[in-house]
Amino acid sequence: MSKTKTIWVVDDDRSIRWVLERAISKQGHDCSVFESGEALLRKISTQTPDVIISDVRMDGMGGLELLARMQEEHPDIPVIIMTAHSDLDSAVSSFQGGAFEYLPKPFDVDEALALVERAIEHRAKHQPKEAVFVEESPTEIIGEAPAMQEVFRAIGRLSQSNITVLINGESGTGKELVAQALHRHSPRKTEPFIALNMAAIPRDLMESELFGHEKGAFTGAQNLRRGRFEQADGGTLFLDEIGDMPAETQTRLLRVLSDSEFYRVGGHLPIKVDVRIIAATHQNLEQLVEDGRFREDLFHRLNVIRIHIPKLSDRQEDIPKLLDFFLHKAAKELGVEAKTLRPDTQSYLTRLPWPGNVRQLENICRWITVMASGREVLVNDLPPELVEEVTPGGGHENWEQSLRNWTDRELARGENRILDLAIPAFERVMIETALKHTAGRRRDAAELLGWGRNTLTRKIKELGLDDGHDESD
Ligand SMILES: Nc1ncnc2c1ncn2[C@@H]1O[C@H](COP(=O)(O)OP(=O)(O)OP(=O)(O)O)[C@@H](O)[C@H]1O
Repeated sequence: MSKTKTIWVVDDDRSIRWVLERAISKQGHDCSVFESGEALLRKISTQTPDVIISDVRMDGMGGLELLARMQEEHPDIPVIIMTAHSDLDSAVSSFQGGAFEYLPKPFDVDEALALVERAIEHRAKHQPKEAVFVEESPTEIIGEAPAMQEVFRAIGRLSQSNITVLINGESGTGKELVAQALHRHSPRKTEPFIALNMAAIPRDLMESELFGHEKGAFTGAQNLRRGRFEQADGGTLFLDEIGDMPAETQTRLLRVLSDSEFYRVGGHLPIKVDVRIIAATHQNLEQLVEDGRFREDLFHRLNVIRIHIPKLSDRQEDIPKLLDFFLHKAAKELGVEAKTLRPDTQSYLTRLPWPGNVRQLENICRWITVMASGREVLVNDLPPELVEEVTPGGGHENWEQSLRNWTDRELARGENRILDLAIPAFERVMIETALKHTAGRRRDAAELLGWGRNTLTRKIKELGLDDGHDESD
């Protein structure tokens, strides 16, 4: 561990001050705590710490204001800003204000200590950052899951740059939302953000869509048309499903990226543009490159910074918040009172696989808002496809999982003594299937099942499976 350093903690919450002071002192550092930014500033006139940790929201001077003061007066002291989870705006503002890192609350003490150590190391080779403040209306991206916090961090780190970004994630995970946030927190935020989905444009119209065309360039081109590149000039062009871009368009795109100029379809004058590209795909671009379906040079050009958005089922902890958010949104849109989920309904929904990710969840919330009869939503009120999704008919399903889901549903419906239902059903399935395999011969079926012949006969009677035929008798 490094030599003793002086760490200052500012938070108006006594328990946070206590926890951090204890942990930091235990780590061998000298820790002082302050109830307010003002108190810290009074002390700093006589003494300087090595690292400051400050809460973002406090009575009086807030963490960002303190950060700005520190940037002005002591830009070499790393400041860690503690924010509420999901507060993208504060996260981004702290980076823009020159914070060393931000620490979403509630945090793990070890995580906080690791950050402190990193800040100490950083200080040794510190170069001050510029303090820039941008007033922003918050982009509502819900995400408390660690992987989403990583996404927020990336947005914050990239907020002062024009760098090309490649976003990876399944359909409906929020790629466009993240692209918008990148734009909104960039120096280009007052310029246009143009989104275009490669998969949605017919191949033969793609070039003209992107680059525009001159009047008369082809049949039907009655007027000059400015393409998306021109429309996005000065701003950001979001190219969704980039993996679906045809080869010839890839070549043209590559040229624009290297020369910052292009020709309209049928045009002879080069057009200069300044466009930041954010590309997204649900496909594995490396694989497409390997298969010869995506240009390798274009791939490298786009793949400068990569942001991965996890699929929804990999961030289950965010599902309750998303459900609540979209139920309120749908209610507002439809002018009705928001539905609430019964706890078991919420936990049922949380465990679904959500192949359509956040978009599917949003649609389901709309469905529920319109279709569920009561104010409180029960599992039975959910759309049938959600139930089917969990127990897909036929195929090689995981029957234990199906059984789990069945049990969940029965219990959610308020059933009890469910083994009385489940065990006979289980035995019936086993017996009927074994009999099918032996063409109805009970002796052989008993063997397959591992029962004695008499046991099988008794079970068949009890379960009412007896059809009077047994070829082995
Ligand atoms: N974390 C989130 N918080 C709030 N809303 C979200 C979140 N993620 C996605 N959404 C919403 O879900 C919907 C789908 O998101 P988006 O269009 O960004 O997904 P996508 O990954 O670009 O999908 P596709 O690849 O199919 O175009 C949008 O309405 C978006 O606002």
